[in-house]
Amino acid sequence: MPTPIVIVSDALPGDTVAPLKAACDVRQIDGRDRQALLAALPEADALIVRSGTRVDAEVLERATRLRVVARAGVGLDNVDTATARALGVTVVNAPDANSVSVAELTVSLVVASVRHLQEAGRSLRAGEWRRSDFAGTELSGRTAGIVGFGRVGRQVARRLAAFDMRILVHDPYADTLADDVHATGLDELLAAADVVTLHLPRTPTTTGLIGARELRLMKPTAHLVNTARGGIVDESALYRALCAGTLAGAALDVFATEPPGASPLLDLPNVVAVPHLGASTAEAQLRAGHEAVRKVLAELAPLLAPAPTTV
Ligand SMILES: NC(=O)C1=CN([C@@H]2O[C@H](COP(=O)(O)OP(=O)(O)OC[C@H]3O[C@@H](n4cnc5c(N)ncnc54)[C@H](O)[C@@H]3O)[C@@H](O)[C@H]2O)C=CC1
Ligand SMILES: O=C(O)CCC(=O)C(=O)O
Repeated sequence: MPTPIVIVSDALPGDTVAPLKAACDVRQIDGRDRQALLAALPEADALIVRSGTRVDAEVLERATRLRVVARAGVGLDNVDTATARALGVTVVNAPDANSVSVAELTVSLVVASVRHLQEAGRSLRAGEWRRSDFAGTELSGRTAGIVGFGRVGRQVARRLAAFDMRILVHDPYADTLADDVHATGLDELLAAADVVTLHLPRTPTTTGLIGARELRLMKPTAHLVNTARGGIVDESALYRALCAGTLAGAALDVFATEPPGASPLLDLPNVVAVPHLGASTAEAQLRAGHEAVRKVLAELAPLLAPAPTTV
């Protein structure tokens, strides 16, 4: 039986790939290098990605032997799941692997935004001492609006509640809510919240969900945090709102295009920006890598030689 070939096209912790290497021919490539990706795929039985590899119809059609695409993480917006389904390719992810890490980063970004931490740090490093310019606001007693109350949203709610914030939630599909959160419509949430934080997937329906109209509903003193996906927020409208002072600040982990290049948002002092670090903790990466590898090995089981038995 030929050894199955697994392409790993984004970085995974070495330990997590070890069981795969014991059973398969593992080939590591850079999924952002389109030509390398397309060249590697015709032989592949499995493909493991994070967010750096775009698994679109061209990729899937090129991979004629492919049985499974594994996303070592949550968001499947970089995988054309409809084409995969049509071609009989299984798509798996690691839905619980990084929720806590994303929630912890989200809370860090909330605090960084309301206390101007990134700009204050930049100013200090430039030799300045502008303490009065960086006076912030407390979170205690204020209102957080959580859009998307799934795995990450729920973890964020618990943590912001510990800051004594009132928690509003908008999620049309959530069947259960925690006792101390209040469900509301999106417009009402945007109008009432001092901090709005996004925790929903990017889909054709949610792309542009937070546009110029929605930003106008927010208080001029409010902050918007996005650790979900770029594109859910209209970046041009966000830039205009931040420049006009109709929104106090934004904290962004994700961008419509990644890397965002020379996005004008990065030049604004009232924007905290980090390079898609939500899941970038040792713990989350290990959990996601192990889960992706376990699921790939399960899908490839019919192709794997039985392990030798010991007597
Ligand atoms: N920054 C990062 O590194 C990471 C970002 N993410 C992003 O965070 C998103 C959320 O992750 P999870 O909480 O694990 O997903 P989840 O699937 O557990 O929860 C998503 C929630 O969004 C809700 N939702 C869907 N459409 C909505 C809409 N129009 N309005 C309000 N709510 C809506 C769903 O009902 C669901 O409850 C992922 O889809 C992914 O894009 C996830 C992990 C890491
Ligand atoms: O794995 C990554 O590169 C980022 C994590 C992420 O965005 C996700 O799991 O949806």
